[in-house]
Parts: sequence; C-alpha cells; structure tokens
Amino acid sequence: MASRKSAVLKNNEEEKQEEEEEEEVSDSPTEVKMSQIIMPCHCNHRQELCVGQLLKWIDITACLSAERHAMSPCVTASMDDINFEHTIRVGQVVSIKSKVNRAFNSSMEVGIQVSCEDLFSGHHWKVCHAYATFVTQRKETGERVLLKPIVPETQKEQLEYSLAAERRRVRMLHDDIIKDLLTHGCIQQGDSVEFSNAVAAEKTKVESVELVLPPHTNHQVNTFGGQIMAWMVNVATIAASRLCQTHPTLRTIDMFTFRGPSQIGDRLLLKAIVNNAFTDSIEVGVRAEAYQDLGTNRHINSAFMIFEVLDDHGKPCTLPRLQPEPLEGERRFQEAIARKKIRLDRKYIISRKQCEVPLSVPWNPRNQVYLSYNNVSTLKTLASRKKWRLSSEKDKVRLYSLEEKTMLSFRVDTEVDVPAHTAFSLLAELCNRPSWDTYYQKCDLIHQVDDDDFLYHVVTPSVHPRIHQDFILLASKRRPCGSGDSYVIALRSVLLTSHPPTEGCNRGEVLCAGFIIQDTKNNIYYNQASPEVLPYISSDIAGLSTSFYNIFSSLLRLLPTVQRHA
Ligand SMILES: CCCC(=O)SCCNC(=O)CCNC(=O)[C@H](O)C(C)(C)COP(=O)(O)OP(=O)(O)OC[C@H]1O[C@@H](n2cnc3c(N)ncnc32)[C@H](O)[C@@H]1OP(=O)(O)O
Repeated sequence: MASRKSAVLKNNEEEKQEEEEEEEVSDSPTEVKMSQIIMPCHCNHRQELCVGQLLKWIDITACLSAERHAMSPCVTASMDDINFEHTIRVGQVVSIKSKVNRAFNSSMEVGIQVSCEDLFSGHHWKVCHAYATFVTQRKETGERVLLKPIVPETQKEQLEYSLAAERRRVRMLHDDIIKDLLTHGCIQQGDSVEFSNAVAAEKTKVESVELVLPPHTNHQVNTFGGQIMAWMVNVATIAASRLCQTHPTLRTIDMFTFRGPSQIGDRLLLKAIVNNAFTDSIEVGVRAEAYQDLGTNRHINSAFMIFEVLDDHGKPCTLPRLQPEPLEGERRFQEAIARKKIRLDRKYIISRKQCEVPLSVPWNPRNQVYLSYNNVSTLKTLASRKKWRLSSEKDKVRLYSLEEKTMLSFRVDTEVDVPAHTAFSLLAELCNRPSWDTYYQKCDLIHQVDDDDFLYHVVTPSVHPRIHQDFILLASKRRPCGSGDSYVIALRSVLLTSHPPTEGCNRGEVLCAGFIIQDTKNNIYYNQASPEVLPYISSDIAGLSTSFYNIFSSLLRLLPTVQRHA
C-alpha cells in the first residue's frame, strides 16, 4: 500500500513537473486574453453558459490575434472540432487565451485555450481547446495579403508551429476523407436496427430564419462568424431537445467551415435535424444558407453537433432511438454511424496513454489520417521535451536519454556532411535499412497508403535464441512545408488484420520511433520509447550506446555514396 501511494505521489509529481516544463512564459505579440464573468443573460435554463455565447467570445479573441499578426482585416475560414470537457455555470469566470501558431500564405492557424475559474473556491479547470483558421481579406486588386512568418520562441510554440502544418493537412483532407469513406462503403449495413419506441426524425426537424441586422455583424460589416455559430447551436439544441424531451448538453462540434460570406440584410435560413440517436449520444446536422431573394440561397456553413443528456451525477442517460425518414433520412442515419466510428477511433488514438498495452492501434483507412497525425505529433512532442540527459558521446554521436513514468526514451544525435534532403531520401527508404542497420534483418513494404504514409513489415533479432521478432509499422514521412520545419520520418506500431502474429515470431511493438532531420545543422535524431524493451535497455546503456554508434557509423559511411547517386 505504501509503495502504491508513493507511486501515485511520484506520478502526480512527474505530471506537475511536465506541466511546469510546458508552462513557459510566452511573450508572443499575437497573444490575446479575454475574461468574462458569466451572467444569467449568457446562460441557458440550467444556469450554464450557452455554447453559442462561448463561440462568439472565442471567435472575437482569435480574430484579434489573427489581425494583430496580419495587421489587416481577417475572416474566420474554419473552426476545427471542439470537445467541451466541462460546462461553465453562472457566477464563474471564463478565460480565453489565443495566439497565432503559424502563418501560411494568406491563412493562419490560431490556437485557443478556454479555462474556467470558480471565484469562491479558487479552483481553475480547462474547458476546451480549439484551432481556428483565419484568412486575410482580399485587397481591392483581388489579391490576398501575404502574411509574414511567425517566429516561434518557446519550445511549446515551436512544437505548435510544427504541428500546425500537420493539422492543416488533416483540415484540408477532412471533407475528402469523409466523402471517400462514405462512397467506399465503410458503413456496415444492418447497423440500422428498428426500435419499437423510436422517435420519427421528422419530429426533430427545425427551420428558423434570422435577418442579419447591424448588431449581428463584425467590424468588417459582414455577418459575425460567432453569431452564425451561435444561431447554428440554437437550432441544433432545439432538434436534440425534441428527440430527448429534456435539456441536452452539447459535447462536441465537428468542424465549422465558413464557405462564403454574408452581409447585413441577408436572411439566414438555419436547418437542423437529428441524424441519428445512439445509446447515450445524439448527432444533429445543421446547415446555414444565406439569401436576399427567395430561391437564391447560398450554402454558407454546415456542422455536426453531438449532444448528451446528463443525470444529476453528470452521467449520460440512455436516449430514445430515431426512426429515419426514407431515402435522404436513411442516408444521413448511416453517415452518422460512419462519423461516430471515426470520432471513436480518433478519441481512442488521442486518449491512449504511453504505458497502455497493447501499444498498437488497429489501422484502417477510416483512422489513417488521425493515426498519421498522431504518429508525427508523438515524435515531435518527444523531440521537444526539455529534460533529455546526455548519457554518452563517441565521435560526435551523442546518446541522450529521458526517463519519465514507465517510459525510457532515447535520442541519438549526430551531424552529417550531406544535405538534409539526401539524408532524408536514404532514411525514408525503409526497405534499404537492413543494408546499414544490423538490427533490421528484413523490411518489406506491405502497403503504400498515400504519397507520405506507408505500412511495413520489419523483422529483427529477438532477445530469445532461435526466435525472431517482427513489427508492423506505420511510417509517416514528411518533407518541410515551410521555413523552420524539419524532415520527419515517424514510426509506430499498428495492428493489421491481414498480418497477424505468426508462430515462432515474437510480435514487438514500438510506440514512437523515427528521425528528425534538420537542414540547418544536419542533425539526425533517433527517438525510441517502448516499455517492453525497458528492462533490457536500462541495465545496459553502455551496450546500447555502442550499438547506436555502430549503426550510425555504417550510416555515415553510406551517406556520401547516396549523395553521389542523388
Ligand atoms: C470577428 C470574427 C471574424 C468574423 O466574423 S469573419 C465572418 C465569418 N467568416 C466568413 O464570412 C468567411 C466566409 N468564407 C470566405 O469568405 C471564403 O470561403 C474564404 C474563407 C475567404 C476562403 O476563400 P477562397 O476563395 O476559398 O480562398 P482561397 O482558395 O484563395 O484560399 C485562401 C486561403 O484560405 C485557406 N482556406 C480556405 N478555406 C479554408 C478552410 N475551410 N479551412 C482552412 N483554411 C482554408 C486556403 O488554404 C488558403 O490558405 P493559404 O493562402 O495557402 O495560406
């Protein structure tokens, strides 16, 4: 018992240390803070802050950050998925902090943190985080204002800067992925079971019109984005309430995309309907159209919102099921099932703890984009940790280690005399790795997922005599997409039903490994973290250092040859 308690204390302490490591003082010129005390006029009938009101404050704060960087007017292009972890009550204080993570050409990603404070108990807690994309307005000539780059200062800012490029990739692919999954039949027929007490979808339908008046516009006299989101939340809440016949709580919003502007005098037609109701959650689809004259409607925004009904202890209640309308309703019903699966996969990938076994997550086309994002972001996050300790150094090959909780991670770092792109082309060719890394006995490509993501089967020696070890690895290979980026080759284990473990071969697992190659100093980092190898490695740091040194020496011998051929 005593040892368990000390382990808990140690974990809390380590968590605190990690938080301190992350809490660097930032003096980013784009940082904007807003605090609001929650008044009854901001709340719903349960005295909780309306999500629509929160979205308005988020949009204003983020826009101020964007415009501070752009030094010109900006519009909200999209707001990524938001998961509301807690509700905020009347009398509490909500604080919103935003800053520009990265500027691309005419668009930039703004990161937003929302927290809450109870003034009487002094407690603070995180409510949600969000990422919004803002675009500079066109000049009179029709050109967009090109943005100056962001120069990240702190380690946290550098990480966010680098991950913003990966998030942009996911954002741009978002609609195509959903369309692709829906057209390629990822929905299993038979998921729609008929329920005896089902509520007819028709009953949940909401259509509401708003006239855009001067108080609904932003400082550029277009309809204020936060107001559009608030109107959308309003109709979605009515639709969900009609299904559950009580007050639902909005938990998650799938990305808002502002497809086109609207102005004063426009009529906004807001439509919402429950697409599907699961055991304890409801998906509502919302669509916003703008028009001046009837029949000239422009589709300006769509979103999917997930509601729950909570009991007095905050636990989700069981909900009535939905009877979809024929044809279109059936389609929406099935698509909601596909989106729920995508959300669950994503939550599973993101919420997994480093020490959870098995480390591997099943790979499928549905979760590919999030697995890749997770693959790259885990490696970048590991590389950005501050507490790496130099364990040994030989001929400019340096071995660093980082000990945290149940994980021991390594970083091998050296400088090579070839351009970064040459080192990248060699290291990215995983099938050639057995030629310079004796640890890789065999490496076969199983499947090329897209231009930058690949699945491999790797065979290595095992600690047990006469038995091999094998791995199924997802390799995500990234070239820099702007100044300050590195080349990245991120590797992590995945489960593939087509390649189950075989007899006589130990299936190994890697949570995070790979290379980060920087052009400036031509450094190569190799990071690896895996609890299963911990007992073998920690007792033999010197042996490990020698083997890394040997591997890197072979690599260094090979690089000039590659350069000659490149
Ligand atoms: C006070 C709060 C601020 C507000 O209230 S703003 C009011 C609400 N927002 C609006 O009304 C915006 C409505 N939408 C629009 O005007 C346009 O769709 C929008 C966002 C300007 C994009 O126009 P396009 O003609 O498609 O632009 P483009 O193809 O030239 O691309 C320009 C840059 O924008 C990016 N972009 C476009 N749609 C996006 C999206 N959905 N998510 C993230 N980024 C997006 C695009 O990648 C491009 O970026 P970059 O120039 O390469 O950096």
